[in-house]
Amino acid sequence: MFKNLINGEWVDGPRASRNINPSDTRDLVGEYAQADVAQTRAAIAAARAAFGAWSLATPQRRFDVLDAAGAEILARRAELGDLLAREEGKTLPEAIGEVVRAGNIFKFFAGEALRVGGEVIPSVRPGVGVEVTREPVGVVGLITPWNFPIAIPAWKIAPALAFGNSVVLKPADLVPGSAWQLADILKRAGLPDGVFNLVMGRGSEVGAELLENRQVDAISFTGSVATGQRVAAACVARGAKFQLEMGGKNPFVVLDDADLDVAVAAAVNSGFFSTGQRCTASSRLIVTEGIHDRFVAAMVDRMTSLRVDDARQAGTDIGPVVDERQLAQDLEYIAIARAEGATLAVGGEALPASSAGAPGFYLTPALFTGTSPAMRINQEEVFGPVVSVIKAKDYDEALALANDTPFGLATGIATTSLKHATHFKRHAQAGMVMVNLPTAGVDYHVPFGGRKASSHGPREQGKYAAEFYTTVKTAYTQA
Ligand SMILES: NC(=O)C1=CN([C@@H]2O[C@H](COP(=O)(O)OP(=O)(O)OC[C@H]3O[C@@H](n4cnc5c(N)ncnc54)[C@H](OP(=O)(O)O)[C@@H]3O)[C@@H](O)[C@H]2O)C=CC1
Ligand SMILES: O=C(O)CCC(=O)C(=O)O
Repeated sequence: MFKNLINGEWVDGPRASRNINPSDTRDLVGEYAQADVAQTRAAIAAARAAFGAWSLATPQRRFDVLDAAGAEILARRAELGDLLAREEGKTLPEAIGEVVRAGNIFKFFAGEALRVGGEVIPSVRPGVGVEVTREPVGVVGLITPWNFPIAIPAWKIAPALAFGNSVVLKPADLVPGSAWQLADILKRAGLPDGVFNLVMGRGSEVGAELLENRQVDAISFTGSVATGQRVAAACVARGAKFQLEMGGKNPFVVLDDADLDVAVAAAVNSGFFSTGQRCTASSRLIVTEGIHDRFVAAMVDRMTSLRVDDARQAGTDIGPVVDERQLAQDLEYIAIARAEGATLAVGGEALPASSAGAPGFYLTPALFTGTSPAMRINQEEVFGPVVSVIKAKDYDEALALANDTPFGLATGIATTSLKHATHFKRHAQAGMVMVNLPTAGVDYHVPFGGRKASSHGPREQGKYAAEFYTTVKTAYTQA
């Protein structure tokens, strides 16, 4: 049984959850304790008690802990990557890549702990000095989704600790294994008791207590729009700071002048890698008339060569969907698109087992053509390997279609035209814009986040993370 970490102690829960491998549902990854409300309160109280000393710890102390954690994650990339692929279902290379990203994030924020700066500004009044400094926010509650079991916890935990906050992490109930490993690594890296607490369990119980508890000063959340709206309402009601990263319906524009190979490689990666389960995935391909038929033919050709199989099997391009519920959602959207009159060009077939006969949640990547912007498949996030093509007259229409969504996380374009690339970068209504690159798969040291219904609050990652995990103080001194 893998236990929760509360005030430096491993604590059993009143219940347990079974972590199941989506590539082989006979394979039990492990049993993980589920905290209840009382244990969540104990974790929050521990974080509160530990905050004072940690908020005043030297930058060198914070650097040492984060650097040690990053070094261990990187050294254990193969083992942690295997666990991640086993519990979540992304392919082994993708999973190892995610672990490396998590390790690099800890290393990056170790450095940021040393670089917390301030400003000295002359006052408008004679003899007065003004200093602007950053202080930690306090106890932060981190609520994370299942699709990046180690990278998303890492990019919330590392800046929180680097800037002197104490932490209570609630990972997604579906994938507690990678988060448990992170907790174990942080404990052994020398964090004082109570500075980092892990409370695995249900969102409706553990997550809800984090939102309601007045001892939690800030909440950083990644997940669905529906839960994000609850987080916002709860935090506004009690004046807590909050940050939300939610869904996307990310477009990828392909212009007549695009390099076809570049366009297809980027579209396939964006839409189908990690089984399409990325908030940055592009699920709308907006293709201008002159290249449309060639592009669709090349996509179908490439997609039929993709191997859908066990995530840990060498040669697998696309692993299983994360669980039965998500698979049902993907299949429902495929049925909706067909009923709305879209043409299924290829894929969309649920496979009951891997090539070795292991029962799992396999789905061949689906491409719809002949779709119109108003169809639900082009408006709502599916969160699976399901992509649609919309035909556009020219660049201007393609840009308008790309922006015609309530979301604004990531957007991309394939073009060889400097003029169009430059115009697109300026006029795309999204937080992240990619030219001749997949919309998904971002760097770990630069800001991450979106606009419109995708995100709320300051950006995550890079030096911009300081905006959420610190609060600014302006101090005046009369000499
Ligand atoms: N943008 C993104 O990165 C992601 C988007 N999604 C989208 O969301 C859909 C559903 O996925 P799902 O994992 O259920 O997303 P949720 O938003 O339900 O889950 C995200 C996190 O919030 C927690 N949570 C759930 N309910 C509450 C609550 N009432 N109070 C506080 N925390 C809560 C979850 O806990 P627990 O899981 O333990 O219930 C999980 O840790 C997907 O199909 C996809 O469309 C999903 C994942 C990531
Ligand atoms: O595309 C990426 O690299 C990150 C995606 C992500 O953060 C998400 O899907 O939640």
